[in-house]
Amino acid sequence: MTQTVLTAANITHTYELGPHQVTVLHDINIEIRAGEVLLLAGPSGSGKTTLLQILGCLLKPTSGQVIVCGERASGRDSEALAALRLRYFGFVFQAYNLFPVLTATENVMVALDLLGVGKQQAMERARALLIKVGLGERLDSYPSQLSGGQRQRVAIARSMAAGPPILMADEPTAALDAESGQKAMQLFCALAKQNHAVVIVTHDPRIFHLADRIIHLEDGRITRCETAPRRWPHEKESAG
Ligand SMILES: Nc1ncnc2c1ncn2[C@@H]1O[C@H](COP(=O)(O)OP(=O)(O)OP(=O)(O)O)[C@@H](O)[C@H]1O
Repeated sequence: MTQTVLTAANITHTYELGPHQVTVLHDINIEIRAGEVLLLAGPSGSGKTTLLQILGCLLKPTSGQVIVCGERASGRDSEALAALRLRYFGFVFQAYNLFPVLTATENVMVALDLLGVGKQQAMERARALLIKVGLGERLDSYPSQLSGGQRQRVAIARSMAAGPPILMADEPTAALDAESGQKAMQLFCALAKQNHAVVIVTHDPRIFHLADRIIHLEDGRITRCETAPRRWPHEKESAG
C-alpha cells in the first residue's frame, strides 16, 4: 500500500485585511502519497499558493490539521515548524531564490550547510546533484550566467539536497519556455519515481498530462479531482 506522507484535514484559512476578514480556503481535505506528482490547479486567487504554504508548514492554517509523515504540525512554534520543514520538505519557488553572488555549486551547498554537512562532503554532494539535473558543465556558473531553465534546475537540485520525502513547487514552469518546462517536469517525475511526493501549484496546462493527480480549486474549495496515469514525454511522443 502506498504510504501517505502528508495529510491536510479540514483546513480553513482566513486572512485579516485591515478591518476585514477574507476566508480563502474552506474545509480542504487532502492526502498526499509517496511517489505521486500532484498538481494544485485553479484560477488566479483560488487559494493554491495559500494551500501549498499551509501544506508545506510555511503558514499556519486558521483551523484544521496538517500531518507530515505522522507528525502533527499544529501547535508547534516557529522554530519547531522550521525544523519540520528542514526534515521533510524541499521547496522550489518561481523566482528560484538563488543567491546571486554564489555559484551553482555553492547555492546547493548552502542547503547542506544548514544540515551541518561538512564543506568537502557538501561540495561533492552538490556537484553530484547538479550533474544529475544536467548541469555538470555549469557547476561554477553564477545565476546571472544561467538561463531561466538552468536556474530552475539549480533550485531543484538545492531543494533535493537533503533528500526530503516531499518536494513542493510554486509555478515552477510558468517562466520557462516549453522545452525547459518539460525538462523541469521530467526531473519532478523522476523524483516521484524515486518515491518522493511532488506537489506543484500550476496554471500551466502544458504539464497537466504529466501528473498522477490534479486537484482543482475554485474560490478556496476543491471542485474536482482528476486521477490520470502519468505519461512520460517520450511515451506521449511514441504514442503519437
Ligand atoms: N498575505 C495575504 N493577505 C491577505 N490576502 C491574501 C494574502 N495572500 C493571499 N491573499 C488572498 O487570498 C486569495 C488566494 O490567494 P492565493 O495566492 O492563495 O491564490 P492563487 O490561487 O495561488 O492565486 P495565483 O494563481 O494568482 O497566484 C486571493 O484573494 C489573495 O488576494
